Amino acid sequence: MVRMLEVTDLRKTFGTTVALDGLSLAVRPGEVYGFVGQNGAGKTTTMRVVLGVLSADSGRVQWEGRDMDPAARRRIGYMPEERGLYPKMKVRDQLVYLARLHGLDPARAGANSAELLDTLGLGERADDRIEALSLGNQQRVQLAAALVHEPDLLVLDEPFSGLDPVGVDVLAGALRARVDRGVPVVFSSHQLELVERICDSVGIVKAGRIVAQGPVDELRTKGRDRRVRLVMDGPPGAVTSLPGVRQVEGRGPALVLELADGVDDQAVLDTARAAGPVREFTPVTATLTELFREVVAA
Ligand SMILES: Nc1ncnc2c1ncn2[C@@H]1O[C@H](COP(=O)(O)OP(=O)(O)OP(=O)(O)O)[C@@H](O)[C@H]1O
Repeated sequence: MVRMLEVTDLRKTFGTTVALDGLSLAVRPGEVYGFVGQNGAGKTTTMRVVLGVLSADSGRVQWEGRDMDPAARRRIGYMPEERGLYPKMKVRDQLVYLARLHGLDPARAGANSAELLDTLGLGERADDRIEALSLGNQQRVQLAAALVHEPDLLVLDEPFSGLDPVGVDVLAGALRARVDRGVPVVFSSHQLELVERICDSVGIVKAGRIVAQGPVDELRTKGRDRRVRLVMDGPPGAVTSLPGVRQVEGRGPALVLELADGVDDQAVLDTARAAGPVREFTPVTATLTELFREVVAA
């Protein structure tokens, strides 16, 4: 059975607001999928539909090739946008309680809670009430709550918001450990550098539909594979005068060139080297932030 989450053609309206307008995505085993989009684009609504806390007007949510049912949903580790811990409860008790609620026996619930508190740097706070923790530490407990029952799938709504850089690394490490065991992870975020760093795939959502999706590296190079950055000591005219080569950016020794179809980049490099030493010759890729601006503004 392939542990894969597939969401197909989801539609959801709230009154006259179209929240989801034919949204489809797939999250594969061993994959961290970053779900990004402007405020109100439809990320939380999608996650709520996956979790079954909200029903879509139409569309499908499938897990392991079958329609998601209540039993499958119990196997999801969910971190909702509205954080849902009991403020007066002690950290460890809260985790054990949630693990028990998902059917774990007391010993396993206790062991999982202890291990997670340790991994997430909360060992010392186990007997504190949740309300006594800082916001970032409450966030860590939230994540522990999503993980404590050994879920098969993780769906996390902005799990990184409010975390300091160390917290980000701790959380990223905890997610990667699950992913390496084959658990698919989907999370939403507005922190694009972070998404770019830790995700295998991203989906950019705009007005309720996915406008760009795929492996991060592929998206970053898409449509740009004919651009190279060249830093040369020789006169730039040696290459910019070549047929099919156009300078699109840069001045002085650092240039960005666009190569027409059929132009061999290695021949361009040879020409540059014939004119003098070449310090850099690399394909130009976009950052996720640049790509985001492009597709969201389009
Ligand atoms: N319960 C609701 N009632 C009415 N409108 C809603 C409801 N939930 C969401 N919406 C609307 O649906 C759209 C999508 O909202 P959603 O919360 O899914 O966006 P989001 O991508 O998660 O945004 P953010 O990044 O701000 O969290 C928005 O226009 C929002 O106002």
